[in-house]
Amino acid sequence: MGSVDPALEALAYGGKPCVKGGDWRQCLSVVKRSDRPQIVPAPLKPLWQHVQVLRLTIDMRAGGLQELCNPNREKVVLLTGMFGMGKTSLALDVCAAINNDLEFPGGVYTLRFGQDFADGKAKIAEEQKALLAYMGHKDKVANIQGLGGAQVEIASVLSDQLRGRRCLIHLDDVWDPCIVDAFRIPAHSGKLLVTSRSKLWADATIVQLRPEDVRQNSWDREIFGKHVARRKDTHGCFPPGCEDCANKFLERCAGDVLAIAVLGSSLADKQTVVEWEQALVDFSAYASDARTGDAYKDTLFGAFEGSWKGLSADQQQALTAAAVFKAGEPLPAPLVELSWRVLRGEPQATGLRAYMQGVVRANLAQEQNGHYILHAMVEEYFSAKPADPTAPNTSAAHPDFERRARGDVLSCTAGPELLAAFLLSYGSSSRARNLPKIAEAYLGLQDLIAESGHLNRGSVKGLLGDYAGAIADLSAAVEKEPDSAFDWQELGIARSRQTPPDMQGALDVLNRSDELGPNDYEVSFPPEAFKE
Ligand SMILES: Nc1ncnc2c1ncn2[C@@H]1O[C@H](COP(=O)(O)OP(=O)(O)OP(=O)(O)O)[C@@H](O)[C@H]1O
Repeated sequence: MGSVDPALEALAYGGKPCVKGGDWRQCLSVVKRSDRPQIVPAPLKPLWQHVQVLRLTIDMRAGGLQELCNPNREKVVLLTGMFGMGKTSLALDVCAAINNDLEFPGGVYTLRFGQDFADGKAKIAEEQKALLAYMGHKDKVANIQGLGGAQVEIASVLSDQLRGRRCLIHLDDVWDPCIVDAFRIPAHSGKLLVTSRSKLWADATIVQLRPEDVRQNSWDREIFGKHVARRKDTHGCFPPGCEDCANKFLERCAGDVLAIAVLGSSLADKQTVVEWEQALVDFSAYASDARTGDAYKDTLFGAFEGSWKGLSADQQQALTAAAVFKAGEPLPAPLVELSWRVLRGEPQATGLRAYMQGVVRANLAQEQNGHYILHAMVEEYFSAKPADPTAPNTSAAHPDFERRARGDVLSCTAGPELLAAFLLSYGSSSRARNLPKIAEAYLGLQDLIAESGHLNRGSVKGLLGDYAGAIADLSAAVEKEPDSAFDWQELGIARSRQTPPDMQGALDVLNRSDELGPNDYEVSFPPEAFKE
């Protein structure tokens, strides 16, 4: 090629595109007891800069994250998300895939941390020693005596060994930022991949694993199928006739991978539709009983409690105020604010936003357009907990949650305001999707107005931003589904009403209210509302 065009002589393969397939390591010679820098031969290195790696077999889940781990990008990649979203599993998949190519000739290493280690510095030194050993420096580790006084020495040996070395270090399940600092060595030319529930590292490339990603990409179905099929040898993934139930399970798990895994495993020995349907009814009990690991902290509820313990008392109260309502769906901020004031017993209390930001940073909730979305399993946790006296440390954290939160907030005389805020927000944002809630909230509002007299019809009308739109939506819904009723139990609202209302009733109420003349649109918020 070079003889045809001298200008191309200096280019690799004479400038011709060259596609190579297979495992590149098969063309390297075996060098016993050596690591990557010695195995990868010098002649290959200059060529490598011209090579573009195309991956055809990689799991789609891992693709985006692997791209971010490219050595040319920022030093720290933080993979974060709510508890049990599958962060660790995804990071391990990415590490396995990266291990197969040349981008990190210095190696790929995973070090596991966790929430509960007694002495952070000693644990860090222990893991630094382990890393040195993995990198083939057992001799250097052996010379460092003990851990106590040797922490500085270990850090300096590690710093020397990482100098100029291009390796990927995966720090798994990190709760304390000082761990990342201990491994962020400027001379190291590789990268840190950190998995953590918290978003505390401002200078990292942050990848947020969200329930919507899991659902949109159908990983939920794949993971559920894997766990259900584990102990089954017939009929493919699900027992015959259980397909509908499987869809309902996935709906309830709302993209939470840990929930999918624990519930899937608990269904693995259930063969009939009746058993599956019963499990759906007992969902909370299954979620609390099912185990993925040996320790309680590895269970769905244990994982939640881990995050819960990391919150301050005020942040816990903010989360409790939000957990009064249905989790997994957008909750308007004013609604959470009012609920929080009732729980605190202070009509004028402010500052919820700051506490909720802590909850969001701890990844127990997401914030979107003035709404909070709680982890879908928070509700299951709160519903199952009061009935589960055997689980550790929960009665202290949530004394009598049902009465304290749901009961007080939803049936206190501030109920009209709460429901009005709810209605107002749903009425103007995602109205169509939440029609039953609009109608239900409206009717609840009417009942509470009748009971307490604190909110008149005129003020309700004032609170209803897009009032005409709400009527139009309800009309359309009544036409489409005249018999639909609302599941009051599921909404968890304490009520005296014996029969559930219907859509037509909701429409009638809305239409009657429209005939009223202008009135006092101010909302009263009487101090009695906060009395027990
Ligand atoms: N791709 C997968 N296939 C099968 N099971 C999976 C997959 N991803 C996750 N799981 C299951 O879900 C559980 C939770 O996943 P993982 O530990 O990766 O989540 P996490 O987000 O790191 O959780 P935490 O915040 O509690 O550390 C795992 O124990 C595993 O059983």
